[in-house]
Amino acid sequence: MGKNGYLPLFETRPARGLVFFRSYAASIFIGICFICFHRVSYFPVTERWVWVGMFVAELWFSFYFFITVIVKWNPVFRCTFKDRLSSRFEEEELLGVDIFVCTADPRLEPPTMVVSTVLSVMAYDYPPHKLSVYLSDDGCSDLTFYALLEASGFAQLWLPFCRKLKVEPTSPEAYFQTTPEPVDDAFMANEWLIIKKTYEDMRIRIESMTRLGKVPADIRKEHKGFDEWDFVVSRHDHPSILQILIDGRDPNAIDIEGKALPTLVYLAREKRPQIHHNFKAGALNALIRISSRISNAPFILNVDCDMHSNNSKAIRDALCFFLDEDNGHEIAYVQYPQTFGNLTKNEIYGSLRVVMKLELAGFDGNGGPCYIGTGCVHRRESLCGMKYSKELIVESKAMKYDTKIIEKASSIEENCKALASCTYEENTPWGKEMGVKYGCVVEDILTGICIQSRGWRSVYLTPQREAFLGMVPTTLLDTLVQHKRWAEGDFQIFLSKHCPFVYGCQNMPLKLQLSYCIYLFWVPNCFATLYYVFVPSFCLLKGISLFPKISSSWGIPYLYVIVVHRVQSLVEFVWLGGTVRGWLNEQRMWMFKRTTSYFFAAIDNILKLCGFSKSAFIITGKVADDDLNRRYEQESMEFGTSSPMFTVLATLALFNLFGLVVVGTNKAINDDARIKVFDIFGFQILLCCVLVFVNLPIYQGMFFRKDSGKIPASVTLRSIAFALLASTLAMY
Ligand SMILES: O=c1ccn([C@@H]2O[C@H](COP(=O)(O)OP(=O)(O)O[C@H]3O[C@H](CO)[C@@H](O)[C@H](O)[C@H]3O)[C@@H](O)[C@H]2O)c(=O)[nH]1
Ligand SMILES: [Mn+2]
Repeated sequence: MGKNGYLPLFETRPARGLVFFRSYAASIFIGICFICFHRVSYFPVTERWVWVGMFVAELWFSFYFFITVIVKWNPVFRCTFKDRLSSRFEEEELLGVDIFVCTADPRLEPPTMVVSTVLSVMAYDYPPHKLSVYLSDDGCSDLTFYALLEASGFAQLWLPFCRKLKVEPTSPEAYFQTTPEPVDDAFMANEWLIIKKTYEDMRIRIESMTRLGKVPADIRKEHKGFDEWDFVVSRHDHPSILQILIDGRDPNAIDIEGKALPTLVYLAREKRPQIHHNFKAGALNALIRISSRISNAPFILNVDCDMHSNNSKAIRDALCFFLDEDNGHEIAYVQYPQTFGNLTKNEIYGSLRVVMKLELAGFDGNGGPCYIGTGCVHRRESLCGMKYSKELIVESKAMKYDTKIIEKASSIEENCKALASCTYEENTPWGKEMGVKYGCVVEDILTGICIQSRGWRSVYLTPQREAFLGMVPTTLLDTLVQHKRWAEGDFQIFLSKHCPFVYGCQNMPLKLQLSYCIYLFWVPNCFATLYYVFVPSFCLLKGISLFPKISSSWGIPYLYVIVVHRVQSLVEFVWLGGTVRGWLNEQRMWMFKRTTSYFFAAIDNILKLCGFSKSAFIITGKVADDDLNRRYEQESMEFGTSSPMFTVLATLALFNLFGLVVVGTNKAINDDARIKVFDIFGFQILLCCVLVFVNLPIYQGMFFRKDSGKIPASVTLRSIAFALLASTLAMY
């Protein structure tokens, strides 16, 4: 029995098998101690600095290893009891939820995808008059508005259909792609075909309009909302546009079965070229204010437009945590994992989904997962109401309105526009103490830190059926650029006053502060990695040995740490539902991200510190042409463009290849000497082999591919020149 004599609504279970993990960690620790001892006691007389460099890199890797151990020391898994929820509360008593969907560019984020996401969240298994869906359109596109208008009509068919057939996932795009026609029931099959046809027709209309690039005059006449675009100069220069497409309070807002529809609102906040709009954080804060005036639900679900609902019970699940306490703590937010549902489940660019699974359950055991921007249900007051303690409530201007007065939708639209104006936040705590935080491209992580450092706890929930499915980038460059944004923002947080060790030191447990380091320290990671993929091969060519001899027993700790560490990672990866192939891809991406994304993020961080550049949010593309899609499905790595990131990757790949070729084909050494060379340089040669293996897709992209996804010739030539230069320097 829990509080008030009720059965608890959720349960927290520690992970099993921790003994294995802990003894593994302890054994690696011992290995590291031996390595340090070797590094210190065999300090060379000549070439000291390269040795020191190796040692520093290894110390850094060890430090990072300790942080990952802390994160994974005590993972917990949560499960809910939704049936107890329904026995405790009538459907009518369930609390309201405002759902925020963000989109920013109709060319990068196709309106068909955006409205499928919107429809998927409108169809939650939840009383419709308790749901309000808000779409923020930073692209201020009448095409997106048109698509949403179409979706509001289609919802009248789609929602009853979802209820009747218990449709999962409730995104029409995903559903019709993944679910075959029901054959056993002729009536249902017929209905299924009708809905599918209606959906396809709508999709074709939206897509052709998107291709056309503008909404024709005859359609513009059909809804007053389009008139608002008369005042739009460009997407960077326009007044607020607010349109309530479905007013949930209106008795006529019903679906074809006569059941109420959730409220549906379109918002394009005001933008002016001279005023910074703070990217997604700015959009969310505008939504927080607008929604507080329209529906003011106590809970807010935030999803990106590229992530549709895949489990219609997810809101009920989240509610189980909000209505109970966790060890006396109220829960600020429930974070669902970022899982990816790109058609082929292709993980050539790594599998964040598997990697984060355990990391976030580690976080949860240490005080609560970070907020990762999408698939998160917030308590409204934790996001915007409370300042430093629960007693001190910062009152927002928006909250002053009385929401009980029933207003006509059109007058709400007019009255609320000011809340989304770009000057509204001037001299207010918005973006600083209130709402989502500004000034960082990972506004999500930063906001999560601020919430947790006020003493709130959060929960990580991985239901049996994934709650959301999203899109991963489908090109290498998109992936690297996305990680650069994350790495850059995370390191910026570390350097700022919001660093968890400073800002969170009162209310955050130390282990949680430390846990954040695995993300905050992505950037410094690049230096140790760059050193390790370049210097040992360089020294191999130069004839400097950096590791113990293969025949020496000092080699054992090195071998042990490297091999066991990787084996553990493989076992863990497979245990969490990944594949061996996925793991190999993840290893490759591990290196690519460290040598490019994090490195470029480091450069940008330095430039920013010196005041030379400002960070920008580069939106990840979500459209791909047929050619690219085909290559993606074949798991062939997509290069295609000439980016400095590729030059770095290709140069390192070629340099290591040269190193291996030179050592392998050296005629000057006879068989006897060969054994000796291998004994002395064995570790360096092995490292070189591993790097060449990891880089196989790069060589392929440079020399063996003809399609447009290959590495451009200019990048290849440049990299050959750089790699040759480096090898020449090493050898002469
Ligand atoms: O000026 C902007 C820029 C972006 N977005 C929206 O932000 C979301 C995330 O953008 P995306 O390009 O998909 O980036 P991701 O790297 O996939 O986003 C992850 O990382 C971001 C922080 O870097 C978080 O905000 C996201 O929630 C999280 O999913 C999308 O819905 C965009 O429409 C805006 O609304 N306004
Ligand atoms: Mn995204």
